Parts: sequence; C-alpha cells; structure tokens
Amino acid sequence: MSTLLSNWSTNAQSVPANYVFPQDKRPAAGDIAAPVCKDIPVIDLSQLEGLDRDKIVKQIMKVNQDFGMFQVINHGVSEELMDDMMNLFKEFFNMPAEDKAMYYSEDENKGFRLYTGTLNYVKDRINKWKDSVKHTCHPLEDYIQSWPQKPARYREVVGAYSLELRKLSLRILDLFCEGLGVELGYFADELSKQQGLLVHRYPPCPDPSLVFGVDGHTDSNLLTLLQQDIYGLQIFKDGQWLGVEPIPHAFVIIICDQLEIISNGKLKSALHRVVTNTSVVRTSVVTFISPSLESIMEPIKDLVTASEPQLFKSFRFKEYFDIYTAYLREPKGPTALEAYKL
Ligand SMILES: O=C(O)CCC(=O)C(=O)O
Ligand SMILES: [Fe+2]
Repeated sequence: MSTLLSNWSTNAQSVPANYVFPQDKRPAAGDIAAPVCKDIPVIDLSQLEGLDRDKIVKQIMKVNQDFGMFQVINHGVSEELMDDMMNLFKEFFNMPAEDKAMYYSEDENKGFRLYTGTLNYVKDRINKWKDSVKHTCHPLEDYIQSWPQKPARYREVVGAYSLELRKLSLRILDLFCEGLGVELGYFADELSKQQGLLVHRYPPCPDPSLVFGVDGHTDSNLLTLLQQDIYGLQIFKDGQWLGVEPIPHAFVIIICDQLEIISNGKLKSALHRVVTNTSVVRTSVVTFISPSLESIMEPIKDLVTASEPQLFKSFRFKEYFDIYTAYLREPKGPTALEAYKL
C-alpha cells in the first residue's frame, strides 16, 4: 500500500533503484520529448453520415495497416462526462492513504483493484512509474457494486462512462467490418464480450530518463480507446518513437493483437509506450475491449486467399494471457504476437 506512488512520490528527490531500467532499455536521450507523429489522422465521426463515408473508412484502413492508431473527435461521448472522469480520478488519487488502502490489492485476478506498476509490484522485474485502478465493466450491473463510493459520484460517473464507451467501441468496430468487407456486427458478440477500464496516474518523476510509465508493448486485447490529458503516450513508427498528440476530448483508438490476428494482418497492432515528465501529473483513462475467454482467435476465413495466406494459428483467447503476461514481465521477441505467427 505504501508502495503507491501517489502516497510518496511528491517528496522523492531521486528515483529508487527498483524503478530504474537497465541502461540499454531506457528511453533514448531526446526521445522523452519526441515530436508528435503527424501521420496519426484525427477522424471526425460526425462526417461519417455524409458522402465521405467510404473515403473515411478507406483512410482508417490505410493508417491501421501501416501502424495501428488514429484519433476520433465528435464521437458522441459528452465532453462533460470525459471531464468528470478526469476530475473524479484526480480526486480519487489525492485522497489520504488510509482512504485508498481498502481498494489496494496485489491480486491480478480481482475485477476491481487499485495497484501500482505493471501487474504486480512484488513480481514485476522493474517497477513502472504509475499507479492504476482496474475495473471489469461489462455487463455493468455485475460489477458496479464492487466499485468505490468515495468520491461520492464514483459509481455514477464510471458507470455512465463504461456504457458510453461500449457504444463507441461497437461503432468503431463496425467501421472495421466495412473496411474488411465482413457483415456489420461481426465483432459485436463473443469477440467484444469483455470490457475493462484502467485509469493510470503517472506522477512527475525526478528523472524521466531512467524510467517508463509503461515500456514498449502492444495491447493483448481487440481494441483500446484512450483518453489522455497531457503528453506522454508515444508510438513506434518507421524506426522511431513519436508522441501521440493530446487533443482535448478526443479518443485515441489503438489496434490491438487480436484485431491484427482476426484481420489476418490487414490491421496492425500498434507498438506504444508512456514516458514521464518532471513537472505535471498525467492521467489516462483506457478502455479495453476483449473477446470472451472461450473465443477462438483466428483470421477471418474470407480474408485468407492464395495471394494472402493465413498469417496466424488459431487458438483460444484465454491461452493468450500466459504468453502475454510472461512477455510483459520479460519482453523477448518484438511482441507476444510472434508466438502465434505461422
Ligand atoms: O497511459 C497511456 O497513455 C497508455 C497506457 C497503455 O498503453 C496501456 O494501459 O496499455
Ligand atoms: Fe497499451
């Protein structure tokens, strides 16, 4: 519990040894404030109802074939709700240590928990410069009772946000259906059965060149939707790390491993990470859409042709976790996806 950065890092003069990355794994000098990537399009979802729909779907497919990330605005989630989320979690993390203590857990399997680092502060090799709150969200009525009631509007705000983000996720997944040429709703059932919400808080760090908020990874799930307040998220593109511009009230949409597999490589899982800074707290609100554990993951049959052979083996989604968790703790190859390449 005392390990939570939000309880001690304000007074830290230097980075404790268990947060320091080995020299060859640290962010390269100059990378910490890398310029933002201009190739990440900002798609105005209100334009989709108009004549440009096909053009927009093609643009989304193209960028996600290249590197797997775009941003959306006018997406239908109210700005007020997005602000409420950011404010709620600022208040949550600023609560006295004893108020947070009852939510803290090192049990990775809990549906709701407050924790620090990547998965488990004790087992992780090197700790990450962040605290997080994890929620399992779908169906909401099964989980909302296990969430905090302090700050007072916690359940109301996080509940409303989860429902809105589910709607937005399904709309975006339908755009991929159009782009891939499969029937609308293809992802709407088993393939998006699980919804998680992580709120990460990255406090200022005395020396950002020694640590990561999150080191380089792809996400294990299907689709990630991310709200961020300030700079810190970076994407690996054409051999270099570049920033993902914080645009007020936009969502960053990240293609994840399962979407790369299902689309037979037509959509690429984005390699991304988070760097820290010396002066301001960064907060991100991250929605993860995942298949049910029993779902069979494999490329859509119609996308496998003589000229585009099957790129990935088929497997049950629950098998992915052990491989992915091991990869997060001890990155070996480029990504956990390698294990399923044919
Ligand atoms: O905080 C962020 O911007 C990204 C976090 C992230 O990559 C993750 O939770 O998988
Ligand atoms: Fe991620």
